[in-house]
Amino acid sequence: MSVLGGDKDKELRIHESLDELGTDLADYIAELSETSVKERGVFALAISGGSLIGLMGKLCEAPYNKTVDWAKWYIFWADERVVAKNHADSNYKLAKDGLFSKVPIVHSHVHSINDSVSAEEAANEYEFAIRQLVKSRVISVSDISDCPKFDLILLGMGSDGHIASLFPNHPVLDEKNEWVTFITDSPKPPPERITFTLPVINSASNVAVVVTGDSKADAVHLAIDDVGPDCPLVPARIVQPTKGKLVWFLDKPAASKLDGFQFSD
Ligand SMILES: O=C(O)[C@H](O)[C@@H](O)[C@H](O)[C@H](O)COP(=O)(O)O
Repeated sequence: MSVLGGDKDKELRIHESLDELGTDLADYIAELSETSVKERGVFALAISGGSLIGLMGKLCEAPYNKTVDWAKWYIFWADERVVAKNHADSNYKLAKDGLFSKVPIVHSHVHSINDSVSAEEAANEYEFAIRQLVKSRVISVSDISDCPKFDLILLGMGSDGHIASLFPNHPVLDEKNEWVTFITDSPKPPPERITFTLPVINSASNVAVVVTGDSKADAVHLAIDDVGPDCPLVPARIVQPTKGKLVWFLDKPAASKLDGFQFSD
């Protein structure tokens, strides 16, 4: 692994292979879980969908399947497609089938959306559920606003630079008041989704963006490099935790258009 251009608020971890990335990602999540359980007694994690879930797969294997304190985990979705939970497009189903059915997570700690109401109602209900858990401090609270402070938010990124269901030039990028909002016009199907807003993402203690493949290289460049105002503003660029720490997990193809990146072999 090489670390390129990291600073105190942002670290870039660039991996030789998906296997190496998967091991580093599992280590990173397991360490944050341990710290959070030590400090707060629980670990509040929000995840997205997409290739991220497969890349987290090593968590279900030794040693993590035995060493992680799964009973202390609380799971949330940073974004979810508004479809039935057993639908192939459901981010909940993807994570349940790929991860959470394989480790001893407490069923009542898994906070999925209500899939039998509209996108708007699902977003409102999800925000309400999060508010209750902030009150009881299962989810911590930001020191500088009333926003929830998730211990970790794990995001993927699309080749257009979207993160969660925050797509380029979409008005929800400017949402400042809601914690969870909805869209009905997602450019990536399915169209109806709920999503955390940027204030919630940027209030987390830790945010990791996990991106692989050369189809993402341009968006990685636009999100991370010093590109100037004439370049399109990709949503991933606005992921800047106010007090928390940001880590980018990249493979070499995804990192290949970063300024200063050179293949070392
Ligand atoms: O519901 C979704 O569509 C995902 O949550 C989305 O935000 C995803 O993380 C990115 O689109 C990257 O997906 P890939 O890693 O599969 O390209």
